[in-house]
Amino acid sequence: MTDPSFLFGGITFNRKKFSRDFARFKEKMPSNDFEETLLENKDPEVEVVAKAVKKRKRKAAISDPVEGFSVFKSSKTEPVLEENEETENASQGKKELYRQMERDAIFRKKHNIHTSGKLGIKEPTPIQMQAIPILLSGRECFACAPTGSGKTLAFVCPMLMKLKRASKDGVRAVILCPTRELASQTFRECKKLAKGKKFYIKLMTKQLANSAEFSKVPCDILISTPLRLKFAVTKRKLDLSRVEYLVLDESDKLFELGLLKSVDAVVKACSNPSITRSLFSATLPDTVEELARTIMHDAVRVIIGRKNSASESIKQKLVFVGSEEGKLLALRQTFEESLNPPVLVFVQNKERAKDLYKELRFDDIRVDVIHSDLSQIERENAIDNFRAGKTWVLIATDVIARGMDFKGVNCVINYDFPDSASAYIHRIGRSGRAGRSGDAVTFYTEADVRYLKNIANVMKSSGCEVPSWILNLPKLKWKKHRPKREFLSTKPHDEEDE
Ligand SMILES: Nc1ncnc2c1ncn2[C@@H]1O[C@H](COP(=O)(O)OP(=O)(O)OP(=O)(O)O)[C@@H](O)[C@H]1O
Repeated sequence: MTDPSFLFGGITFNRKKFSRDFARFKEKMPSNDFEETLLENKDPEVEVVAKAVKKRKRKAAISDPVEGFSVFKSSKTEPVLEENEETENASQGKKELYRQMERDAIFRKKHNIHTSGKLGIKEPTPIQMQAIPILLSGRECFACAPTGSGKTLAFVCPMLMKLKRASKDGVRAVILCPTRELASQTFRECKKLAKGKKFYIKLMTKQLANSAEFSKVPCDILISTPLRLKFAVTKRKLDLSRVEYLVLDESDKLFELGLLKSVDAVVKACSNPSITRSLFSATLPDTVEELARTIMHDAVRVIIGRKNSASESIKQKLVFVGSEEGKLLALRQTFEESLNPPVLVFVQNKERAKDLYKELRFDDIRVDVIHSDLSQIERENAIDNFRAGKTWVLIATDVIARGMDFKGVNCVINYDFPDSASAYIHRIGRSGRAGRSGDAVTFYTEADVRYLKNIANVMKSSGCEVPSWILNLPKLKWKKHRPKREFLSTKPHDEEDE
């Protein structure tokens, strides 16, 4: 277990020492130009989010604490009279908001108006309702909400609101994502949401990281993987000391050993004492939660639904395929009987991804593959073709298991059993997003039976039926389950060698 002081060690917030910054930061909080502009802009879905934020802020100002924390910073020093006035104003405001919403609804009905915006958002999701006002209030936050429940908007929206307008004063916000694909998707989402606001939003590409001129490029929001950003900080002397807002997306993945050192270097480089940090993921292991509790400053914990459970809109199924031999047969049979694209097929590693692709590419289906041995451009093409519907079946390693938002994936097939319960939750979470339904099928062999119970527990907690014999299996502490798997081709050997 990593020493908690290792991560975030460089930026312990000393209120006494930084009392001036703290006071300045507190002064800044009440006004919110961006929120006002969003409302003025009349972009329906952005307007709805902004209104809901206002509503939540009013509500939060008068509501009970969340999970043991109060949503807004302590108001002990404020006179009671002001609190009462605020409460009264808040309830007046709330009434007026409801009256306005009612008038809007009547007006729309009368004129037969149906509105929807470019992002298709009608109302905020639960994680957005909760996290947006918390982050706007300047509180740090660690949040766990199901896959596909709109976490991206939950951290991008308050970030844009707090930054208010573009500036050329250096990097002001950083979003860390574990993979390039996710970083590039988040970059696009940020740009979509900031449309019309001329923020300088940059994706940390290899070229940008290598550019000696980087520090001169105006950048409000920087989205990156940890390694590239660490490289820019250490080798290119990129200054992150003005960063006001730091998001660790897929935080439990970022806290894994392979990425932790780079994440720590970035977190330390973000040395602004009034920074607001937030952690988001669909899975929040107890160890990560403990770490977050000890290192974050007065953070609010937000859990939507049950911690570490799968999205309830996914129908999950376990299929026994005997041994490795049975997998290809089962897959082909599934495709013959009911191929309903788009379908994602997850395998254990890149070698198996290549082998399965070789096997399926001459079948009568449009299949493609993505893994870390492909070039950046090949990876992007694979994603774009899958998004565009040109690829029906995408074979993938866990490189795209987290965060990727492919609209309407009908089925996720775990060709190889996932190596942990959280890997399972993220993999199947590529389906059943934003309230849509989806299917998840997990093949298992004799070698996987020992770990079935962990998956079965996830299935049960999200309302799926599981055979009782699996639930009665002995409990097993699960480290990474990656057995050596032999790929069994159905093609004659001479054909394979071509
Ligand atoms: N309020 C909303 N109403 C409807 N759709 C929404 C809303 N907010 C976000 N979405 C859409 O829901 C989808 C999933 O959102 P997002 O990718 O942020 O999920 P997530 O919670 O980050 O999932 P994951 O854990 O897999 O990363 C996106 O297509 C997004 O545009």
